[in-house]
Amino acid sequence: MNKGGAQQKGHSSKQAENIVLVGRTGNGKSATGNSLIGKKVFASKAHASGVTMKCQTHGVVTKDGHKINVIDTPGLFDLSVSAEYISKEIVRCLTLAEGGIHAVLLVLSARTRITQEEENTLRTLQALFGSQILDYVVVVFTGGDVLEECKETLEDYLGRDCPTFIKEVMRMSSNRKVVIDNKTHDEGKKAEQVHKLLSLVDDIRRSKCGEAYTDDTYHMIKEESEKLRKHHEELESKNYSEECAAEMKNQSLILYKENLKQMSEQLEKKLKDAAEAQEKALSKMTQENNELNLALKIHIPLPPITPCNIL
Ligand SMILES: Nc1nc2c(ncn2[C@@H]2O[C@H](COP(=O)(O)OP(=O)(O)OP(=O)(O)O)[C@@H](O)[C@H]2O)c(=O)[nH]1
Repeated sequence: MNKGGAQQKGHSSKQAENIVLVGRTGNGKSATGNSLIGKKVFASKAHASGVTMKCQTHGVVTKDGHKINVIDTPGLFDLSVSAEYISKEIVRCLTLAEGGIHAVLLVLSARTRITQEEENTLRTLQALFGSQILDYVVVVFTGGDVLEECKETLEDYLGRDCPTFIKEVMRMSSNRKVVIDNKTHDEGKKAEQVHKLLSLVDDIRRSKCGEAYTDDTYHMIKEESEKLRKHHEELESKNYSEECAAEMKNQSLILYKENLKQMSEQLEKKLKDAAEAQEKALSKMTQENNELNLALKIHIPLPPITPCNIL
């Protein structure tokens, strides 16, 4: 897969901006999508397992004139879901993102601790789309109300509980972060939050000169869809019998689906490789921790700490 930038196409300011919500199940992706749209269009509920099972999209023109298309995703990068399912949904998500991806909202929750799953989300996002996807990331912390109740700021929360990978993401995504309270009924606060979030999306557009994120999979999907559209148009322009045209359309649809299936199989392989690499890294870390604990228990002198063995 091409790592993003090189094949990007520009997008006109009239085109809707595709904003994709990613993150662990229950972090508040759908609730954030609803805040952006300004009404409840995505199902958002407290639930042990995922509420959103398929990528869904809704478009709106916001009060300050942003034409946006919000794509809500299931816990896509949660590796407990099968790689086959995730890759199919990614292909669907890219099919929905007409013109490419203009922003990725990495949704975290300030109501809970940042977990290993969040790191998985991020690593998988990078493995699939390349590190360039971080140029399009805004980190969104839901649960602004809970922080307020505890009289805490985001900086307090992050100061207490910010794993290195989150610091790394923020650095690589130009520190675009925002807190959102999806529970508020205060209309002024709602508008201000959306405005703040979309101004970060604007920052991305400016820094990328209006170019959306696209990659090889995206372009292949577009090519296939275009081929299908042209073929159907051609059939309509010819004088085939209704039955014959329907049969031919059906054949090209089958071929289109088959080609998309191949693309999702390629993504599936990438996902599996990424999951394997993550598992290896995790088990290495666990083993090192166990060795360290054992050494401390039986008082084996540890090697002196030098800059080399820290690294
Ligand atoms: N207090 C508080 N709760 C929130 C906020 N945002 C979301 N929630 C709650 O968090 C729970 C999960 O929210 P969802 O929007 O369904 O989360 P999701 O990430 O879309 O979850 P899936 O659809 O399962 O992937 C719901 O009970 C929301 O009401 C927030 O800003 N503050």
